[in-house]
Order: sequence, then C-alpha cells, then structure tokens
Amino acid sequence: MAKIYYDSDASLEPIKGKKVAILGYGSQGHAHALNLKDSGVDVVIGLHEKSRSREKAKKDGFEVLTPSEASKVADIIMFLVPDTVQPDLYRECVEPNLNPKKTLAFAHGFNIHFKQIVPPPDVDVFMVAPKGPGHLVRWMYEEGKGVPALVAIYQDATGGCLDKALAYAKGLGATRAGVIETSFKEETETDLFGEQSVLCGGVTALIKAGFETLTEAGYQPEVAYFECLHELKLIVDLIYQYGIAGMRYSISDTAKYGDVTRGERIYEAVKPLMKDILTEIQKGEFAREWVLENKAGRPVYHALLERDREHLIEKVGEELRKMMPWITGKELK
Ligand SMILES: NC(=O)C1=CN([C@@H]2O[C@H](COP(=O)(O)OP(=O)(O)OC[C@H]3O[C@@H](n4cnc5c(N)ncnc54)[C@H](OP(=O)(O)O)[C@@H]3O)[C@@H](O)[C@H]2O)C=CC1
Ligand SMILES: CC(=O)[C@](C)(O)C(=O)O
Repeated sequence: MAKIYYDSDASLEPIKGKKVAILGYGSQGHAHALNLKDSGVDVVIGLHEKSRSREKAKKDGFEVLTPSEASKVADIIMFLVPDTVQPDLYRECVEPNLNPKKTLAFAHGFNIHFKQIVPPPDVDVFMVAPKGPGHLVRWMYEEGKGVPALVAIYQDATGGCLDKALAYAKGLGATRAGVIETSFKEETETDLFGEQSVLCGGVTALIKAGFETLTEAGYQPEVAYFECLHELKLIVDLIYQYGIAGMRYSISDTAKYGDVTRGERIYEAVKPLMKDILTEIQKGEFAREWVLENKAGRPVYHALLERDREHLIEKVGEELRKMMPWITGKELK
C-alpha cells in the first residue's frame, strides 16, 4: 500500500520564511501562487516582460519579476510554464542563478525524466504534481477541499527536500486530499499514459466515437449529445463519489447487463492499444515526438485541435448548454 501523506503528516515550516518563485501564471501557475499565498507562503511570480499573464498576476496581488529576476531572489523555483518551454527557460533564466541553497521544483516530471533539464548535483529537486487541472486545484482550495497530488524527490542535496516538498503540497491544499510519494519516472509515465489513454485522449475518443456512431446512423445530434456527453458526467460523478459498484447501484438492470457484457468487448478492444501507448511513453518515443513537434512549430497539434473545434458535437453542445446555465460555473481564466 502506498505511503499517503495528509495534513497531519506535513508542516508548512520548511517553506515558511522562504521565497517561492512561480514561473508561469497559467492553469497550474495561478493556482499554486494563490493557494500558497493564502497558506501564508511568500510568493513571487516570474514572467517574461511580454507575458499576457503579467497583468492578471499583478491584479491578483503578486510582485511580478522576470523569470531571471525571480530565480535570483527565490529560494524555491517552481516551473509552471508549458513543459516544452521549460528547458530553454531553465538554461536562459534559472541555471545562471543557481546555487546550493536553491531548490528546483516541478509539477510534472517530463523534463527531468527525459533529461531535457539536467540540474547540478548540489541543489534539491522535487516535484509536487496535482492530479487535477489547475483551475480545480484553486477552486477546491477555496472551498476548503483539496486535489490529491504526487510528490517525488529527484535530488536531496540538503537532506530536507521531502519536508520542503510536503510543505509545498500542504500549501497547495493537496495534503487535505492525500499526497503519495512516487518517483519522477512513475509520475511522468503514468501521467502521460492517463492523459492520453483514459482521461483527455481516452474519454474524448469514446465521446466522439459514440456521438458519430449515433449521428451517422441517422439519430438526432441533440439526442446523441445528451447520451454520449452530457450523461457521461452524471455517470462519472457517481463513479467518483461511490465507485463503479455504486454507479451500478443507481443505473437500471438493463444498463448493468449492457455495461458488463458490451463494455467487456470495448475493454478487450482498447486494452492492447493502451499497452502500446504506454510502451511508446516508456521507450521515450512520445517524448521525442512531442519535442520535435514543438521544434517544428506544432503543425499536427494545431491542425488536430482545429479539426475538433469544428466537430458537430461542439456546436450542438454549445447550443444545448445555453439552455442549462447552471452548467457553466466559474469562468475558465
Ligand atoms: N494544466 C494542468 O492542469 C496541469 C499541468 N501540470 C504541469 O504544470 C506545468 C505548467 O502547465 P500549465 O499550467 O498547463 O501551463 P500553461 O500552458 O497554463 O502555462 C501558461 C503560462 O506559461 C507562460 N508561458 C507560455 N509560454 C512561455 C514561454 N515560452 N516562456 C515563458 N513563459 C511562457 C504563459 O505566459 P503567457 O501566456 O502569459 O505569455 C503562462 O503564464 C507543466 O509542467 C504541466 O505539465 C501538471 C498537472 C496538471
Ligand atoms: C490535469 C492533468 O493532470 C493533466 C491532464 O495531466 C495535464 O493537464 O497535464
């Protein structure tokens, strides 16, 4: 059984009185900065002069420096810019300001695990990886709740790196839900696998395939939307709250039989593909592809995102969600 750390297992003391530089103010960046500040931690934001996030960070009450200036004054430097820009940011703005008293921190292990960033051996390096989108990390914190996280230590030059990582996780609100200690390798490989095969990539594939199967058979797109997307949230909410058995308690016997029989055939079809996707991650093939895609200006990334933005399900969904204003809650900003 994994060792799970909760609030009572962690203290903020190791980072109290230390300055934490958050490089980036996007999905995770704004959440980490605001949660840590609300937890009493001294936070400074590092953003390039032309960053669109500068005004938002200032409006949220933060001192905003350049990444280089922030790295100079900080004790802990957390990388919360896109993974693909971190290596250049590290080399240009952080590495020149490093010394053994500073700590590097990450929210995903990609660049350390795939050696896109190789820190000097005399600095502490940790990861606190929330298992949820940044906006939820902030909203759950504001509600007195927390998003679970993984914590990993890559280098412990001082002997106190885990305490610092757990303090950071506590400041995020993650120890309210539970923090599992892992490795950069395990977090990177499982996170990439999950977001590609189960969460984002997996669930989007199921939704689109189901929607298209129904609409191509002549059923109304609105019916297909309610069946394959809208109701999915309701079913997943039950699984989230009560487990698979709990969800099955609430659905009909007819649905249960279809679930365990036809669902078995989908399971048999997708699991070999999932294993292939994991192997590509483990062998570094995905990492190489993603690094090269960025060097080429993200042609595939932009083309496929644009294709999906034009998908019928997006147009149908936009109209139907207007009739249920309670769905769209806080603004995603
Ligand atoms: N998104 C999520 O929920 C999760 C993300 N993570 C990890 O957190 C880290 C941050 O991810 P995420 O929050 O999604 O990142 P975002 O894409 O939301 O980060 C955007 C921020 O990075 C800045 N930025 C963008 N490009 C550059 C650049 N070239 N140089 C400097 N700053 C730049 C943006 O500035 P501006 O746009 O203002 O110019 C903005 O402030 C990643 O390692 C990711 O893997 C981990 C768990 C979940
Ligand atoms: C939200 C999260 O943890 C993801 C999907 O892995 C990510 O955005 O990187």
